[in-house]
Amino acid sequence: MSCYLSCENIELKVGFHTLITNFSLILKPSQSIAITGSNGTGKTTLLRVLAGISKPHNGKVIAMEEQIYPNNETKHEHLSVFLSNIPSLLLDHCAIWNLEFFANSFGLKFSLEDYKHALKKVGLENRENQIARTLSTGQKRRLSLAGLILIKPNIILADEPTNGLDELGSNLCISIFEDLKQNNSSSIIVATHDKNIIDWCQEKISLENFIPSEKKLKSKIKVLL
Ligand SMILES: Nc1ncnc2c1ncn2[C@@H]1O[C@H](COP(=O)(O)OP(=O)(O)OP(=O)(O)O)[C@@H](O)[C@H]1O
Repeated sequence: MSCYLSCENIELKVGFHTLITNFSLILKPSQSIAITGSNGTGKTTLLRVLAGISKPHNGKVIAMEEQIYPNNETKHEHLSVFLSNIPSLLLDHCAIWNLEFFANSFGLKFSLEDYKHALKKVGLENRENQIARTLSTGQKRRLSLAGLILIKPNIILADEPTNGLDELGSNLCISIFEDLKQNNSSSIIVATHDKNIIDWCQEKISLENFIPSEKKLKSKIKVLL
């Protein structure tokens, strides 16, 4: 498959307010793309559209050759993971239970040793039975990264994946992405402000370039006033 994910002429609106227009991209196997832009430009909104969670105002989204918008007919048989900017965990359950639940939601099962191995890789060894609520912010983030090690998704849509991580954690996140890219042909789109991860991405796309020109003009006028 030469293309994992593509979108054409995406227009994003919040109410009557247009965030971006005419946004298109093609994500090939083993490719990494950083989506950048200042606060509120629409990075999270765009990732949610590419993940098939939200609908764009206009445009077309195709993932693994299945059109997911418009006329969503996808069976979601491919492995696509959306890492939200706040790790989505079942907070009243332990680390290993969270991984098991995550794997099951993709129809996958692993051995106890596999779960332990993934936790060790993210520095959470001996925390298998710790309740997710009691993990620190960075440890919660590491737990969601352990899920990627197990699932090995085709497409990873990561919203600020290094938020809350220390320098070692940020490097760990990049090395997990790199490993999946090299050994599983995974493709990654990251919405981020983290220079480290932006530098690692092969391609950088700034959403500032897709803000409608009349909106840019208005914000310039506001600054002048
Ligand atoms: N459900 C919603 N209701 C109202 N406004 C919304 C909603 N979702 C997003 N927005 C608005 O849409 C704009 C884009 O939000 P989004 O979270 O996509 O920005 P972002 O580029 O990811 O920002 P940041 O860098 O701060 O994470 C913001 O102005 C936000 O307030």
